[in-house]
Amino acid sequence: MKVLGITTQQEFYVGSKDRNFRINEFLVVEDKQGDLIAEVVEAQTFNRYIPLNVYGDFVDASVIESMKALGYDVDEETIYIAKLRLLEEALYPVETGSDVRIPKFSEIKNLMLRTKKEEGLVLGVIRNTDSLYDECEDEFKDLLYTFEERGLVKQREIPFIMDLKSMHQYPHIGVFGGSGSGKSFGLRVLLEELMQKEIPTIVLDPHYEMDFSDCPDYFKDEKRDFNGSFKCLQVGVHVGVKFEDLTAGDLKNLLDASSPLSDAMNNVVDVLFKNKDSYLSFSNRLQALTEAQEEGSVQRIQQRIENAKNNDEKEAWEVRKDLFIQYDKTCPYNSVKGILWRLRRLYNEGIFSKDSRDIENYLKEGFLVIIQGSTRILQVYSTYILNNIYHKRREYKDAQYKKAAADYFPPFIVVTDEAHNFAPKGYESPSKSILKEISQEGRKYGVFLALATQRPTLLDETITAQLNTKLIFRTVRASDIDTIKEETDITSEEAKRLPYLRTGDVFISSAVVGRTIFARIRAAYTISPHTQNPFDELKQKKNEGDEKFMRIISDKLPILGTDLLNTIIEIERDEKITFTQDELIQKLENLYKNNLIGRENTPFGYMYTKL
Ligand SMILES: Nc1ncnc2c1ncn2[C@@H]1O[C@H](COP(=O)(O)OP(=O)(O)OP(=O)(O)O)[C@@H](O)[C@H]1O
Repeated sequence: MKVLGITTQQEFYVGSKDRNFRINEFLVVEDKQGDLIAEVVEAQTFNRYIPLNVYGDFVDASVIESMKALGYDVDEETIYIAKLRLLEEALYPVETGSDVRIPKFSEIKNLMLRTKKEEGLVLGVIRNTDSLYDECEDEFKDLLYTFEERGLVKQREIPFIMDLKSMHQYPHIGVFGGSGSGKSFGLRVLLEELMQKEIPTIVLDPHYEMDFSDCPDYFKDEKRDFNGSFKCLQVGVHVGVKFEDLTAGDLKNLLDASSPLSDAMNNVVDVLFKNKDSYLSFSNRLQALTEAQEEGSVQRIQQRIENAKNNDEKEAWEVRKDLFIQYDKTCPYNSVKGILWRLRRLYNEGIFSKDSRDIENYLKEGFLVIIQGSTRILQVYSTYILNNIYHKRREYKDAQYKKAAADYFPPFIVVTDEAHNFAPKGYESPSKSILKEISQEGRKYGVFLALATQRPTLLDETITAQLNTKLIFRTVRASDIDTIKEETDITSEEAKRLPYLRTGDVFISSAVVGRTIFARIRAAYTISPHTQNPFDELKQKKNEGDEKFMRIISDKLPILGTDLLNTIIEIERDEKITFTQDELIQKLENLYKNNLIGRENTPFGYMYTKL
């Protein structure tokens, strides 16, 4: 392999007669300046049956000239050509004609493996490093499997181990990729690694897919048990908000996340919400004020007091009168109604029926805590819970700094898929303010983000800019590719490859490494609960239905199509299931179509029989 053509301090071409090049592989140039490490960014093959000028824009004339000068027979031989980029800029342009060789593992170890497996997250393998695998130290071998078209494959490339400790310096991870690109799978692998390291993590899971109980078929023999490391908690069922603990600020956030608040509504909460209010005391106060406002004046309320049928009613109207006098001027009727409507909506969603103690306790134990609920509920709840736990961690760290006493709260990672729903670009949302705060200041307190989205273009740009490590899966949409190009250090050659990446292959652009690594995510040890193909599911359900019906009618066969009434009565008596005649015929026809029963033509119509 030799350097060809006109070279620069960063880029040059290399040719070979017998070795094909692979994108992203590392090579060493034995230059006069010393050995220089470079990465293949483009690879091409020429052979004499293909006219060279087809590739005119790839290899310029100087390359072809120097190939000839170096003894390559351009017209007769197959020639492999690669464009290489140096990992570190050289002092002088690389010498044309220099020899190029495959590196030894020791030469590039520091570029690829910056951390021990015990201290990092083993996310996958660095692609095209199989030639180095044999030389690699044992501690980096046999750590994982990848899942390829032909099934599970043992590791035979260098592992990609994400340095966890470097998050302190380069916090926050972004995971981008279109539908079906392997983004959720990648997130799952990341979470499995965090569980193994017992890093407290809170996951917002709007798809109910982050469950780690099931093992995929390909790992039945090497099952890893994550039970005891994660907890799924549904908002309104297992966790919620203890109303009595809310401050006016918390409550405004919650109500605003439920449906945006006007300035007047914010004011209503400030004026009417009292410290230690319960849901009932607060909502009763709002209700009483609106009822008073519906009367419209103190005189009319006074009339109500005088006409009251009993003492209770009288007292209730007296309370309303006091509220009216105190608050009518500052709290417009429509705004009070608006707050009441939002409050009841949250109540009906069950948010106030539980508290958030479990989340805090599990995080303190180093669990992965998965908060499940619809996107809307999670938008509301995450605002509350993230504010709450982030500030607990902050208070602890600040107190430590001031040498004051404070309850311990551990560092933690916040993970969410569909992050653009929680931190949208272009408009404010309550969950966005807390995510923005964490993205900008979380590092100081040991609170980190891992945000995944199909649409990086729709994610708040201040937050995107803070994501120091980005995992970029297949992306087809041009606007998203543009955003990725702006926000990462991927090269234009890599950007061009984005729409064609295989599912599970990923560019990892990391501020720690200072360049982009091409990797494949390892096979996950667990499987999402939604992985069954919907068409298999339909078939399975149908089979189950057919089997059940077969059991019901098998001892009633033969059945005459014109005399179904007796069969229906019998089924009703034995099974407590009622069919109409049409339903029964339909079901029998189905069984006949699927060759489970026979059908004979008789003078009295069809007769369904055993096979
Ligand atoms: N690294 C991988 N190795 C093997 N198979 C993978 C890998 N990543 C993903 N897959 C397979 O590809 C399919 C799609 O992946 P995944 O669900 O992660 O896509 P996605 O990008 O999250 O899409 P969406 O955003 O629509 O959820 C999955 O069924 C998964 O089994």
